[in-house]
Amino acid sequence: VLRDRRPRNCPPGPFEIPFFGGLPIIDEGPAEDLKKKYGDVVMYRTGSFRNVFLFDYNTAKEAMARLEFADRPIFFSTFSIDDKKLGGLLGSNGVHWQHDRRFVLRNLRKLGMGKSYLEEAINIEAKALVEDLKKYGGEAINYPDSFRTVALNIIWQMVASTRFDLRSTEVEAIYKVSKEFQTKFTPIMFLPSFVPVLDYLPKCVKNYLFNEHIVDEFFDEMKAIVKATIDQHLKDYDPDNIRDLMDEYIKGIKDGEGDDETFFRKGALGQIINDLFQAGSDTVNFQLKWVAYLLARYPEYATRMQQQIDAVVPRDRMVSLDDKPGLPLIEAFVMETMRYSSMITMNVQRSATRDTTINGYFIPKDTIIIVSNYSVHHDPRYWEEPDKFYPERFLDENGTKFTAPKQGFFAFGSGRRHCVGELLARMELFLFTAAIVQHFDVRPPHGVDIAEEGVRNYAGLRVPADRKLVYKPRD
Ligand code: HEM
Repeated sequence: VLRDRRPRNCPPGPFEIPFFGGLPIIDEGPAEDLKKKYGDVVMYRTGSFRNVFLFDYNTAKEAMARLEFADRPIFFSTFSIDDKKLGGLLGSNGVHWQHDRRFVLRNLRKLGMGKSYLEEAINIEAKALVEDLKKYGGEAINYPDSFRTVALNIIWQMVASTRFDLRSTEVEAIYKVSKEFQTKFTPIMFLPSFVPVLDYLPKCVKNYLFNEHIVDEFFDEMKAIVKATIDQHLKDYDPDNIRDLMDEYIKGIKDGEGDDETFFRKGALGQIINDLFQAGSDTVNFQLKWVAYLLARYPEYATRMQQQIDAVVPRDRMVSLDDKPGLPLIEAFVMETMRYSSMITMNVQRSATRDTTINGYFIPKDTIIIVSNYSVHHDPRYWEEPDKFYPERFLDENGTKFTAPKQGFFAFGSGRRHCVGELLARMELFLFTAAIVQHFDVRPPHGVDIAEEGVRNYAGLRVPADRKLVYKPRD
């Protein structure tokens, strides 16, 4: 117990229960309580790990840019589907991470991320989404599965040249386990990662106490889906016809055959695909749920966006990225949705690779660093009336031009591990939001009050709870 006590000059925080600490914090509520009580930099123990929460934008921005905070915590590798547990982006570290991140960024750009030619693929999905929503004929429906499938289709076309029908049963099967994992998720599930001694408990006890079988099923299913996709691609591979990111990687594997030092491995490819699937589809899907909810809750913004669209885009044409200068409120609405919802409640964890300091406090090696994105986005030092949904905060003083915030926005993280899909996500959210607004009036069912948000936390993601809304075609 003496050897395990908190070192001197660490950030303030609650009393530590030796070896066990408290439950992992994934909700904004307990995090905000820590901030109120202890300030902008707080130490909080979970199992054998010490976490440091950062609540202030400038402190977080400065820390996330530092090399010693570029790693993910060591236990991320337990969830890797790479046989060597080294490759991929989201949870890997060091030279393997650098190699795979560079590879993915290079290829996402090559495949059109941030460029107008990807817009065509996004608009095909946007049109399909409009047709799908029209099929409901204005009846009240829960957030539709097509939000999820259009997001999946974009990333899956770049990765594997595959597009699914919006009502395909294949997609349903892919998401079945993922959905179960999200709905049954509790912070207790990850306790064995924080308290390694718990890992020695018999499997049946761990299943009973921590629902570990659900985590196992989720990873087994993902592994099977990813393996089947790679095997098919290996079978169809033609070096004279490189179709997508997976083919590019397979080319790397073939070129590196016989080279023991190569980073191109089938296991690493599996983890890259898994990461892009996880990071690139549900994020956009959940953000679209927020868009639909906030359109229904604040119809006055929907009306103003429709007026802007109708002024610059003929009704029979989809909105394009070139229309952006004439549609500042749409971009502002999307950004404000991201800030207000703070869908990724806490930034993906980082780990200190050496003893260091933050704001003069001692941070021991292996401390987990967590930026509370929600707190940064609701901090009155950076945002006026932060709890108010107010897209105008992203417009200039005349209300005619979108202005990116200089400080206080953290939705895509920051620094060396900044989201690789930001440009893609912003293209998708702009075009999908514009398509919904151009074609539908999204409203609550008659007489239903939707002011109560009813947010659910799915494995650290703030998502509006299921709710019926009407998507009434405008024409
Ligand atoms: C609304 C949509 C999205 C949000 C809010 C979001 C947010 C984030 C955040 C907060 C991080 C952690 C950054 C950090 O550690 O500082 C991250 C990482 C990442 N994101 Fe996104 N993301 C979104 C969409 C996407 C998309 C579409 C892709 C697909 C290309 C993607 C791929 C990734 C990857 C691979 C990482 C890990 C990067 C690394 O560790 O090097 N994300 N994202």
